[in-house]
Amino acid sequence: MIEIENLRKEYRQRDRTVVALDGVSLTVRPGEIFGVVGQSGAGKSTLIRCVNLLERPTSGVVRVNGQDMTRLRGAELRRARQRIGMIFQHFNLLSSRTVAENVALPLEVMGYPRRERQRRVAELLALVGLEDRADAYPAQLSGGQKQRVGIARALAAEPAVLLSDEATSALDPETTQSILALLRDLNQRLGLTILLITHEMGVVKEICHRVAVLEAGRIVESGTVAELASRPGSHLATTLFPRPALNGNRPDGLLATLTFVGAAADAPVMTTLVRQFSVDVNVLSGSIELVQGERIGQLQVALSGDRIDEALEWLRGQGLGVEVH
Ligand SMILES: Nc1ncnc2c1ncn2[C@@H]1O[C@H](COP(=O)(O)OP(=O)(O)OP(=O)(O)O)[C@@H](O)[C@H]1O
Repeated sequence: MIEIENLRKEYRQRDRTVVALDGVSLTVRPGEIFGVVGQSGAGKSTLIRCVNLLERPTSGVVRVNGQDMTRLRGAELRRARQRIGMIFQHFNLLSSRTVAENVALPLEVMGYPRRERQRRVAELLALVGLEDRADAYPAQLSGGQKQRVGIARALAAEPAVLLSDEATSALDPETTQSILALLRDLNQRLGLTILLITHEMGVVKEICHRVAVLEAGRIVESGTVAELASRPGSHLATTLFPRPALNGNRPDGLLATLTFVGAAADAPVMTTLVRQFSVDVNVLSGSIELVQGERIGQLQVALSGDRIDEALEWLRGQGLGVEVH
């Protein structure tokens, strides 16, 4: 569990102050995968680095499993950090150490006896599917394998939470899928709580239970992917589910995007629209996607008739997202 309250981070430079985080509050629930997205410079790295105090917040509170990280210093902070795993875009492996030795590093720092270390490293390498590469050096591994080593190392001390800093940004799409599948599996099997930052929308769709959008140091939207998909005016929704272009042909009638989530996707709403409200429906485009087991459908339609307002109200009442353009 990660609780962030009113977090502010200023970087003081000689002649100016940069406000990287400006009152950020969010909670990552136990066992949840929470994504933070935002453009370059939005403050994502600063946010994640404030959770394990790699950056000290200017003000605000960061609690990890109930412990206020901002109050800790020295040995106490080091101990608390051991309960927080972190993985990085460029893996941050030591090139002079083998895979097994890289994974063993946090255990050495924590003073685990040799035998215990070996047992735990073998367990971790099996967990990430690298049992047969224990003696390889990082230079002999693919990007995906390097990230698996990074994940094994991050989990060495059995952390309660994992921070992921653009962990798939340097990987090709297929490898990205396999790393995301591994993270999802670890989340489910170990109940691992994950806070990840990314600029890749595919990552959000693939594994995040909830997501927040960071813009100039502030959270401007947050919710589940399904909630955001059907929220009119959501910028994230239009990025996650791009509306097809109409190629300059604006059809007659009222142009609207209808979003169906889960059970709403099964209801015969179009038929009702025509029969009950005498509304003509011209379907311009449509798509349906499976996002984390839930169907999210979108229809772009042009509606005409005298009772459109009533029909739109009825659609909203059926749980559809209705965005009029
Ligand atoms: N050490 C630093 N000193 C001064 N300013 C900094 C420092 N680190 C970050 N910043 C500034 O803080 C703001 C947020 O940066 P941050 O790296 O957190 O954003 P980001 O969303 O992670 O971007 P990117 O994806 O490009 O890394 C930016 O304006 C950046 O220039």
